[in-house]
Amino acid sequence: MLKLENMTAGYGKTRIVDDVDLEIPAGEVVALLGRNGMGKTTLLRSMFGLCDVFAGRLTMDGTPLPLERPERLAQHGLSFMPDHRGVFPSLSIEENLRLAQRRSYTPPVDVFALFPLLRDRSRQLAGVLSGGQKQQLGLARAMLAGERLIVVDEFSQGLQPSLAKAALEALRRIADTGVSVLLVEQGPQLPLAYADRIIGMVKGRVVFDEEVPRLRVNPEPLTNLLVVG
Ligand SMILES: Nc1ncnc2c1ncn2[C@@H]1O[C@H](COP(=O)(O)OP(=O)(O)OP(=O)(O)O)[C@@H](O)[C@H]1O
Repeated sequence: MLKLENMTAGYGKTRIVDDVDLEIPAGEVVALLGRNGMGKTTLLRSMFGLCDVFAGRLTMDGTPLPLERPERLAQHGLSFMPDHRGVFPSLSIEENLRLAQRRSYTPPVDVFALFPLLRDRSRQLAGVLSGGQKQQLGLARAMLAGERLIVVDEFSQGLQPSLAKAALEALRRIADTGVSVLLVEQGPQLPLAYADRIIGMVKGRVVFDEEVPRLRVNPEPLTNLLVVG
C-alpha cells in the first residue's frame, strides 16, 4: 500500500499541490483526472522529489520513503514515467530496457509481445523514436522497474487507441499480482473501463475519490470535474 499524506508542493514559493492525501493499495489501478493545470503532474513529481515539497510524507507498506529522485526510489521498486517519457535518447532501446530491468523481478507481462517495436528496433537509439514510440519504451521501462509501484503521467499520450487499451490491460494484469498503479489520464474512458478508482483534482486539491463501479452508474462527479471544473 502506497500512502501519501499531507502533500503540499509546488515550484519556488508557489504552492500548486495543497494538502493531498492519497492511498493506493497493492493490486489497485488508480487514475488521477482533472483539467489542464490542476496540479496532477506536480502531485506525481512531488512523490519523486522532482519539485519543491513544503510538507508531506510517503510510505510504502508502512515504511517511510524519502521523497527522492526516480533513480533513488527505483531501488525500492517504485517506477515513474514522466510526461516527457524519461527515456535515455543517446542509448539504444535495448540499453534503455536493460537499465530499467530489476535483477530479481520479471513482470507478469511480456513487454515485447505488448510493444513488438521494442524488439524489432532494439538496436536503434531511443532518441530517434517518435513520441508514441517513446511512450511505448517509457511504459515498458516502467513495467520492468515497478515491482511495487508504477506511476505514469499522461498515460495514453501519443498511443493509438488499440495500443493504449492493450497497455492498460497489461497494467491491470500487473496490478493483479500486487503492484500499485497510479496513472494520470486526460479522458475518463480508459479509467472507467480498467481502473479500480478515479481521483479528481481541482486547483491542487483532491475533490473526489470514487470507486469506478459507482462512477459507471453515476458519472456526474466526472462530468463536473472535466467540463465545469
Ligand atoms: N516548473 C514549473 N515552474 C513553475 N510553475 C509550474 C511548473 N510546472 C508547472 N507549473 C504550474 O503548476 C500548475 C499545475 O501544473 P501541472 O502540470 O501540475 O498540472 P496538470 O494538472 O498536470 O496539467 P496538464 O494536464 O496541463 O499537464 C500550472 O499552473 C503550471 O503552470
